Amino acid sequence: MNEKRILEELNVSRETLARLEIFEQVIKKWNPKINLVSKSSLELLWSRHIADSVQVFRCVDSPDHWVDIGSGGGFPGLIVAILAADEAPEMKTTLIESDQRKSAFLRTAARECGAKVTVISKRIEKADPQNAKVLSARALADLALLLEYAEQHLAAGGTALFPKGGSWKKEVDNARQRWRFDAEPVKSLTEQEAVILKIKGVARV
Ligand SMILES: C[S@@+](CC[C@H](N)C(=O)[O-])C[C@H]1O[C@@H](n2cnc3c(N)ncnc32)[C@H](O)[C@@H]1O
Repeated sequence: MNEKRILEELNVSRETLARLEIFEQVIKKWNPKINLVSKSSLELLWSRHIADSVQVFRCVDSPDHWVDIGSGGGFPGLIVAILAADEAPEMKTTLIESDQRKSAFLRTAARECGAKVTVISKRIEKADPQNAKVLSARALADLALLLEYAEQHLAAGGTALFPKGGSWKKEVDNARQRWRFDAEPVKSLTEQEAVILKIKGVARV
């Protein structure tokens, strides 16, 4: 139960908490079959994965279209859609995940939690440009490759949100060899040294 305490800090409503508890049941049912998160981190589902995703949602005002790429077990994209069900019901959420079984999980979990999502079961590079106002990706690729995905799927004037670990500065420096962008590091509440990179104005050098 203490595991959930961090969600109080993140202002999660009772209704959203009830939806997240359904998500917990669904991921625990599917995980042994398709390995959505490591067995050890499943024990820390609330602090390690859910709170980590909620703080990404809290980084921006809700846009009209949020796109999460490489969503896997739904972090942060499906958690974003669950929060939006109560906090931003007009927001459209799209998840891009190439693995068919994970896509099936994402559709099922969204339905059971009462969250509205469109799941595109394709490789990010092959999906039609999404014109996202907000684009997120967690544990997917290094920043230079994420910026290529942003070039393809982020609307002009949109914001990319990429949670990154302690080596984020090195990734930013490397990416600047090929890309121009503004990056604001937002300190993570769930992990020391980690940040959520809030990126705008992506253009090739
Ligand atoms: C390491 S997992 C991270 C999942 C989730 N974002 C998280 O933080 O737990 C990366 C996910 O991205 C998907 N993926 C990797 N490359 C992809 C691509 N090019 N197009 C679509 N999905 C991709 C994988 O199938 C996998 O589910």
